[in-house]
Amino acid sequence: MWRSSVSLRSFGEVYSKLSRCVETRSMSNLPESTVYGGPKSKSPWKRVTLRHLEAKYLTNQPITMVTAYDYPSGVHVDRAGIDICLVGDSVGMVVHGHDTTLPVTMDDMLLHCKAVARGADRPLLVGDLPFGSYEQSSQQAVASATRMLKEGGMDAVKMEGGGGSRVQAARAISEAGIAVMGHVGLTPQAISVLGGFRPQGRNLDSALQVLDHALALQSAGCFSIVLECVPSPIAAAVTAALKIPTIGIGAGPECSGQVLVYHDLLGMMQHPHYVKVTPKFSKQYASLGNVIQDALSQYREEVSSKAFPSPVHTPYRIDDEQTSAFLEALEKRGLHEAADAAQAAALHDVASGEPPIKTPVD
Ligand SMILES: Nc1nc(=O)c2c([nH]1)NC[C@@H]1CN(c3ccc(C(=O)N[C@@H](CCC(=O)O)C(=O)O)cc3)CN21
Ligand SMILES: CC(C)C(=O)C(=O)O
Ligand SMILES: [Mg+2]
Repeated sequence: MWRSSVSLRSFGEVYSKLSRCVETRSMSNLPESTVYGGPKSKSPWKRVTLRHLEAKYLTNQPITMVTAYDYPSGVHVDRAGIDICLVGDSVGMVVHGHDTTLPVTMDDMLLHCKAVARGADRPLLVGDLPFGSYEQSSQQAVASATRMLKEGGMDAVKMEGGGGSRVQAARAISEAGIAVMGHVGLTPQAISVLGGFRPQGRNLDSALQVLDHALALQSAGCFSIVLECVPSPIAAAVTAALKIPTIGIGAGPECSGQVLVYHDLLGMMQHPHYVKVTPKFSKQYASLGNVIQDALSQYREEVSSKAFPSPVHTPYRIDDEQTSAFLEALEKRGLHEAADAAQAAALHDVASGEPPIKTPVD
């Protein structure tokens, strides 16, 4: 009952059309070992393509996606074997401290996309089109999507909403040869009309709208659709009705895949600002916020008490001969206090028992 042969074929059509550009960009014409196995490769695996996602979807294996914003998180997401790394416009709230995603610009996004692309070699990279970068016209949408790939190093883009003009924009992007992911349910860029980060699809009209928008985006050529903050039965129905994978966030277990924000799943949010913007559906797989806070407090205490830096973290040495010459030079210049301080530090080095490191004198 999972998929009819008709839906398999349709899905394959969408993919064969869209996957070409992704595979060409990521694999190039070089031998695989050059691209993936070289000394610079951060990952032993190949890059995930739309074909890999298709294979997972068709065999009912959940697709994994994480929102990340920078080089180190890109490296971690890559090494964890996550399928898709989304550079999300949630960066505006999580990293830049805004209350909504609205202030995020195309230039903000491109900076973060470039950083993630340097860190994550393996996952499919999806760039979130920010508010204001695709609503005016299909031309604007294609231009912004093109920048995401050309400048940001992304493999695909994501855009919010499934109303008439959004569907047109999605179609234009897809027809331009750019893989596009849809996003329905709670679409944070529409907070002005939604009146808050409220769950969607909780009455008949709203539920049918979520379904209709998802179907329209599928027809427009989207390769996948994010379902955000909708009741599980609605997400299950949309997932069953579509021939492309749904990626859920606060949408229950019936979606074809799941996405969470890196900082949310790592429990990095300790400040009241973060508590306010951390959704209740996100599971914390670690409490990095506590770890970070404890480490910073310990550092502050050790600097205050002079426990840091100890000899092990004071690696640069000057040998006895050079020290004597330096002390003499200081005395000659009348810098007696400076000479005393240098001598005391040199004796302290010796007393620490750490062997002096021989470094070439410059
Ligand atoms: N850190 C973070 N994680 C996210 O998942 C995320 C962002 N930021 N920013 C962009 C959007 C906004 N998201 C959110 C943010 C808050 C709620 C939330 O707390 N909703 C409440 C209702 C709040 C209200 O009614 O105003 C809820 O009960 O679900 C949900 C999704 C999801 N996205
Ligand atoms: C939550 C995901 C789907 C997103 O759009 C973002 O991180 O910006
Ligand atoms: Mg987003």
